[in-house]
Amino acid sequence: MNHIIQTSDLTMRFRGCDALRGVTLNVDEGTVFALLGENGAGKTTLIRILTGFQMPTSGTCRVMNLDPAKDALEIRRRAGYVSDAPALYDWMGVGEIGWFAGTLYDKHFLPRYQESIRRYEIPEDRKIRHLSKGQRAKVALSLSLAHDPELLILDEPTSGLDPKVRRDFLESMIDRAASGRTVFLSSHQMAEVERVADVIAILHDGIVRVCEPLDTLKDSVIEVAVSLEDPLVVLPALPEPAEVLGEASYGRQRSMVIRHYDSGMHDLLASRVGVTGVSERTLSLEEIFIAFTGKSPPREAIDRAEAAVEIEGGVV
Ligand SMILES: Nc1ncnc2c1ncn2[C@@H]1O[C@H](COP(=O)(O)OP(=O)(O)OP(=O)(O)O)[C@@H](O)[C@H]1O
Repeated sequence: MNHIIQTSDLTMRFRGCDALRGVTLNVDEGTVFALLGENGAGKTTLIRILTGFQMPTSGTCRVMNLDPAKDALEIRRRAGYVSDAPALYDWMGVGEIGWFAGTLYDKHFLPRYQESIRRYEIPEDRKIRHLSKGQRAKVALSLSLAHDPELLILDEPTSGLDPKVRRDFLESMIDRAASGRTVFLSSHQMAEVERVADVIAILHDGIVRVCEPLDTLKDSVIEVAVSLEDPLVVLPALPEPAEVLGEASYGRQRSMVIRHYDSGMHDLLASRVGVTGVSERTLSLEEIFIAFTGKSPPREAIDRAEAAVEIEGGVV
């Protein structure tokens, strides 16, 4: 499969801040690729570099086989791009802005734009400055899609949209990917991303912590709850490739989020003297995200462990 976006060891240093610290990513054609990260993780900075608005401090990248440092205009012409705060000419009308943007593209642009605006029920004669936040987002999305781009780059595309429109829009991205186009989106909406994304990258403090197909990620990160006879029981170190992403103790319960866990590790834990039970649970994308980016274990793990302590009447 072709990589429509490739970055290699990208760094971005601002005064007093390393926004990206060696980002290497490949995005396959025909996929919905979701970039997740907390506030300040570096998502917008990466997108600005990919679209040629920002020169990286070091490293290289290619977008649709073009170099954003040299071919920024061509990339912006061919790709669709919606930023988290789309800049639109406020004094134009909704219809006018479509006509204006359409002069840069072929004859199919305007009818597609008008159809989308009609679907979103936005009056064509309304001035952009009089639109609500959600209506502005809909105009920006309509403009970015009207030339049917092979690559759509969306930075928090659904902020400002109501839940139904958000869901419909994101689900339409699945159809785009099915027709061979690529969608690269950054988002905070984990539950929505989980429904539509093929591949997930988690960016944390400017570093890609993980980049995997969603199914692989969900299979490879497990919460393991271990019941102990005594809170002081020491558990064995798990062999490679296991990676403990988070750990918490609640009385005689220990909860761990482990990447690359397997049945051999279950047996190793279960056979430890002082261990009375080992159970596993798959996690939601939101819980996996927290495991990669924070120290706290998933909330449900805490609740389950606390409930277990209460039932046992155990002393913490
Ligand atoms: N022009 C700039 N000058 C200095 N620091 C900057 C600049 N642009 C971004 N940063 C810093 O780089 C870091 C990454 O910012 P970025 O906007 O890429 O994060 P983000 O993941 O998009 O966050 P959010 O989800 O809040 O939009 C932040 O610490 C930010 O303050």
